[in-house]
Amino acid sequence: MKRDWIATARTLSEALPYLQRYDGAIVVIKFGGNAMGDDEAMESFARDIVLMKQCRLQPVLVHGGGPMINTMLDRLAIPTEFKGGRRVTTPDVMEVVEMVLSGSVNKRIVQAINAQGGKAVGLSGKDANLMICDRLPGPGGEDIGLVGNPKKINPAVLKSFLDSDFIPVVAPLGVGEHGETYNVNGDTAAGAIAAAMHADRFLLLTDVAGVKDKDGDVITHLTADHVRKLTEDGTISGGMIPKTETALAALEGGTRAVVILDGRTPHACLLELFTEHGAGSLIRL
Ligand SMILES: Nc1ncnc2c1ncn2[C@@H]1O[C@H](COP(=O)(O)OP(=O)(O)O)[C@@H](O)[C@H]1O
Ligand SMILES: CC(=O)N[C@@H](CCC(=O)OP(=O)(O)O)C(=O)O
Repeated sequence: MKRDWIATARTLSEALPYLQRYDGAIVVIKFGGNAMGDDEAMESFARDIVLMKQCRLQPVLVHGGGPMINTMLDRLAIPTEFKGGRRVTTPDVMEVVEMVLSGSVNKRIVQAINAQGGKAVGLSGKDANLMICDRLPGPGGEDIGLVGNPKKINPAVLKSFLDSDFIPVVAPLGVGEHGETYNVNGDTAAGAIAAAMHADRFLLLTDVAGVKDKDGDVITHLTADHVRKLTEDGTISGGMIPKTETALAALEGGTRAVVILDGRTPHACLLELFTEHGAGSLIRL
């Protein structure tokens, strides 16, 4: 099956003449820690983002950085654990999470984009009250600390950056009603932003080629009902469950389509957006 919006070409070079058609399309991209790779991969990713911007698409990046947080916690000998896919976030852990996400990870991405001629601006969900959160309990209702559940997104700051030709790069931190800082799962944060922005596409970059069927083949097109069935019968499991749940929530919130794809594939985003065959699993309601 073919992609149906900007999918007019069989190859990337064939697609170039068509690019200007997609003037203004908002593409929210979740760039996870496992998808980031080495400096060369980061440079290639940054070049693709700048190209998208030059083609008048409007990329909004929301990044993760779980592995980088783990490394820093390890260096500081602070123990860490996950419950239901969320990091139990004590005040000590929160300090490190903010330092790593808003500091080194965010600035590495901003720097990589700017080195390719883009105008990236780094911010977190705390800036301009972008992501207001309340506290997310653990899977059994237990306390898992300062983990945020986005309850209100104020996308005005992102829109003003897009209007001024900047590329926003968002670290997944949130702010509580009383000014407290929350640690938000990167997928969750990106999904909430994609919904609030009514994104044309929400690309979830991960470390598998897409949602796979029982035989291990990537399913290129999925509906929300199909996703629910695959989850019920156990085909979708583990880390893919929160990812597809995030995808469905983003669709229900107003995103046009979500794609789960392998961020380590060179030019993954461009292949998905600008070729007929796409590059992962496209999910619609
Ligand atoms: N049906 C499925 N299709 C693809 N991956 C699946 C499926 N079910 C479970 N998974 C697992 O989900 C993982 C992706 O989730 P996760 O590791 O949390 O990604 P990330 O670190 O990018 O957030 C895959 O590496 C794979 O092991
Ligand atoms: C609450 C929670 O778990 N937050 C995540 C935030 C980073 C993240 O989501 O990073 P990846 O996308 O690279 O996994 C964490 O502390 O690891």
